[in-house]
Amino acid sequence: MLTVHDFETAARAKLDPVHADFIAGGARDEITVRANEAAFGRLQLLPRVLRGSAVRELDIALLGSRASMPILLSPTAFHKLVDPEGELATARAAAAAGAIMIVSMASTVAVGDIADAVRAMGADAQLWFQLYIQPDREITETLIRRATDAGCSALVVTVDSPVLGAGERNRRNGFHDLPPGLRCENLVDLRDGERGHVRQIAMSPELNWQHIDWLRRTTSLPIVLKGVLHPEDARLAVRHGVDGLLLSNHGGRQLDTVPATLELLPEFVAAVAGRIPVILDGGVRRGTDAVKALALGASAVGIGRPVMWALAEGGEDGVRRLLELLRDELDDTLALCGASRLADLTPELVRVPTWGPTPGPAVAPGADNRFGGVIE
Ligand SMILES: Cc1cc2nc3c(=O)[nH]c(=O)nc-3n(C[C@H](O)[C@H](O)[C@H](O)COP(=O)(O)O)c2cc1C
Ligand SMILES: O=C(O)C(=O)c1ccccc1
Repeated sequence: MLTVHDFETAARAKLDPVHADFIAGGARDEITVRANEAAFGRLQLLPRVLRGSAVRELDIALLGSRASMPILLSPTAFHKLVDPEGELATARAAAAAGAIMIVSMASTVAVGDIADAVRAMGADAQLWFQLYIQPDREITETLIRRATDAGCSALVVTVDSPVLGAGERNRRNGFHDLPPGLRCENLVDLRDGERGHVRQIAMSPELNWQHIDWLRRTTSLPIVLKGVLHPEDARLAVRHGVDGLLLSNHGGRQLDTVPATLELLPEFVAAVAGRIPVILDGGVRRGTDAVKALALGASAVGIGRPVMWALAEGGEDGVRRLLELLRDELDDTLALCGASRLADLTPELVRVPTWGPTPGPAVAPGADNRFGGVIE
């Protein structure tokens, strides 16, 4: 396993193709799924030389959590679908690597049990909890209590899912439920006798900023909004007292044909103007990808599918190796860019190609370059 891509190939060889489709798939034509990765490929790195150091500092402090690297595990549902230990394995691997894991509300191990497993290793759990706000306040409060009691140190509220994503692969495959024996453990007994069925999660098209105001009053945990794309919404989030933003298009699984998150990053970061941290996910597969996002102002990046592939390939050990690999690639990229610390990653290190055989978008000298920087 030399690359993230190797994990995917190995996982696909092991997995039920229906489950592999669930992981890989996106909404509708999957245009955004492809756009996320492609955007990283189009952006170029322009390194500095002769200003390096023997060791690089990769650790970060983010919303009161500390992590050994600026790559966190974005929330993904259903880990037991690909490994019998499920989220216990993922969380142990994340803790061993010192990485922040965002536990999905639709996890197949209860968030309290995940936290216990990490503590049993003697590790300090760096767990955040992903939440879909439910129409019933008491249900939402119970979920928040479960996460808080488990020791989670932030709430990541997914706001890009007013309706369920249209995963046409899942429809074609008839994949709608977890197999017998698996359940969404955080949902068990939310109301008396509820059995942890994924369909208990209400996607709520009626949500508005007042719900965020309510949440702000309800919890003292840092609140991160996940799935904000429009810079105007980023400004609103700051005004509503949100502590962080996860710039995400849900890995292309919600609204198809939205831009790659990387393309949105410069304008988004400008709108936030340093008031709260911006995290980006979608298509991060290489250390160079992480460096590009960090250079354009992200405080950290998240990975979704790679975690599922690594878990499927090798369980806890697979996720450990994945995180080591990405950490090594990140460190190597910093060295090659002449950066000793993450703060050295600045927009001058990245370029969009401005010439070539393909007539790309015309960018006139002095014009606003989509990726930040002004073309001189
Ligand atoms: C299999 C799978 C399950 C996911 N489950 C959730 C979830 O439960 N909650 C959520 O907010 N996002 C979920 N996501 C979206 C991820 O958090 C993340 O935004 C996305 O996967 C990032 O893109 P990447 O897969 O290209 O790294 C899921 C994504 C995948 C692939
Ligand atoms: O598949 C997803 O992207 C996702 O967000 C999800 C949420 C709840 C249950 C299963 C999947």
